[in-house]
Amino acid sequence: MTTEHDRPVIGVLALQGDVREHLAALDRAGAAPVTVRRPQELAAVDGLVLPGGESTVISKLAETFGLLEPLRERVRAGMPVYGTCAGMILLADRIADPRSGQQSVGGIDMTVRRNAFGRQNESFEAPLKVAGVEGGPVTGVFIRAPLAEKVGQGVEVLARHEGAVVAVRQGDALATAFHPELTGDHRVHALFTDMVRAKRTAGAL
Ligand SMILES: NC(=O)CC[C@H](N)C(=O)O
Repeated sequence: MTTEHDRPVIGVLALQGDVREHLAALDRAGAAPVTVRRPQELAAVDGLVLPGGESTVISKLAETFGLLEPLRERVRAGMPVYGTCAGMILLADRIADPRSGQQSVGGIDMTVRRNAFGRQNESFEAPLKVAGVEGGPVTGVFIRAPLAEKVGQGVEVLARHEGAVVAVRQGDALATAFHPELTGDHRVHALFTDMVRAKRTAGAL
């Protein structure tokens, strides 16, 4: 799907979490953002953001809304996808400490550990050098954030915090343990929007 001014249509999975902030950041980054709650809406986007929130709740709701399998299928088929925090957990092929019955979408060959940096009241910010993002460090906002404990060979590490892997990319899947949508800095969303644009152009050739 294409809109005027080459704005790729990027969905934000809107079941739970900080959806509004992602819509705003995507708009500033040059995408045409839309909310996704139904399989038909998922089918119509060029790329998708999985927001932060609570991964166990999001995956349960995705199942209830009949979205979990379609999501897996589109990610497997190469739809660009970006997960922040809980969204990063959803994109992990393996979860070190899942809640019983917790499901993931998968897509990135990594093992994540949930709540790896402590509780809500231990939330913090840290400047991060993110590969592919020009113009100085990104402020990483960490809220009960996961980390990638193990990453496969095909996974590119984009950022670390004190040695811990907190941003990764594998093919068309991007994940950050932190929340760029909360900072007013849309450079990571611009990186993702470029990935979506590149994919769409490649598909059109
Ligand atoms: N800010 C967040 O997205 C927190 C993620 C949460 N700890 C989880 O396990 O899903």
